[in-house]
Amino acid sequence: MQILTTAAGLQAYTEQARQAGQRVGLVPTMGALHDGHLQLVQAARSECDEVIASIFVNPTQFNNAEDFRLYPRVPEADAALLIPAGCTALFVPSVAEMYPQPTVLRFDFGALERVMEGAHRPGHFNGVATVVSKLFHMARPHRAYFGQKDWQQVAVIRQLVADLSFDLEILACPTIREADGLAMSSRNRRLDPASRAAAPLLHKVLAAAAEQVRQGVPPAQVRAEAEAALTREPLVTPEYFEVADAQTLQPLEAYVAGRAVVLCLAAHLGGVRLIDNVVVEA
Ligand SMILES: Nc1ncnc2c1ncn2[C@@H]1O[C@H](COP(=O)(O)OP(=O)(O)OP(=O)(O)O)[C@@H](O)[C@H]1O
Ligand SMILES: CC(C)(CO)[C@@H](O)C(=O)[O-]
Ligand code: BAL
Repeated sequence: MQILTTAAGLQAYTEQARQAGQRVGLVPTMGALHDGHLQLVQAARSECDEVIASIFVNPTQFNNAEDFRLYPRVPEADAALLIPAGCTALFVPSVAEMYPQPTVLRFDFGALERVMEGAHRPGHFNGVATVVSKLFHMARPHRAYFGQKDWQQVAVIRQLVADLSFDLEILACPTIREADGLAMSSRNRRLDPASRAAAPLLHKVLAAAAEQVRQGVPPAQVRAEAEAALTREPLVTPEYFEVADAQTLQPLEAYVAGRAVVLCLAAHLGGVRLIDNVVVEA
């Protein structure tokens, strides 16, 4: 696995691959890798000749300095996981390499980012769109792989690709969970034992709410009962629980026949903020 640290190095590497007629897959991450990330690498491996993973804890998408400071960073362990997963190159730039000067880019994703993560993490999607655009320009992949755990992020990135005419395909892979239902997340490493023990409640509440949606329980009641169930657990502080249209991400007051519903939540456990979602097909 080739280690690349500069934009020019990444550009040259993928340009050569393209010239040789190879298909390039890109898996952008912030590191502290787990099976959710490795699934993305494996999907890329099965569909592309070159699999480029990037690890960059992107400062511009953090709205909370402490969250950025405490974000897990384990570069050696990450590299050791990527090699057997079939990753051919790893891009690990410095902040100075990605941002040689302070960025002035401003994206506005309209209604897509006025809800949930966009509403609760001001500037977050601006930072995501900035760094993902830069990675797409540098790597010029044929395909880029993202996780459905960040459902809203995938929607924002699809909009970005359409608006800026990036010539690539976005692939969204399902959420990989621990045996007890907790969605794998790099931030899970920061959970203390008591919070880790309480954390499966997030998926349990989502699964119960999904069942209610299937039975036609009105969105307002689903929201209220889910928030109450989360609040009853003293170690969990819910930030939001939303019943939304899976495509537009707008909160629903009633279900629309033929349109999938996404249930999304964010919650704090012992100082760690986690998100999760489930999709209920119409
Ligand atoms: N459990 C998972 N299943 C599938 N994809 C995942 C999972 N966790 C993360 N991903 C995807 O991996 C990519 C990189 O995510 P990232 O590096 O932020 O990891 P993370 O585990 O989501 O960390 P955190 O949520 O703590 O920031 C994203 O596209 C994300 O959606
Ligand atoms: C897409 C991403 C790598 C951009 O920094 C990040 O938001 C993430 O890990 O989901
Ligand atoms: N997986 C989303 C990256 C973040 O929390 O900033």
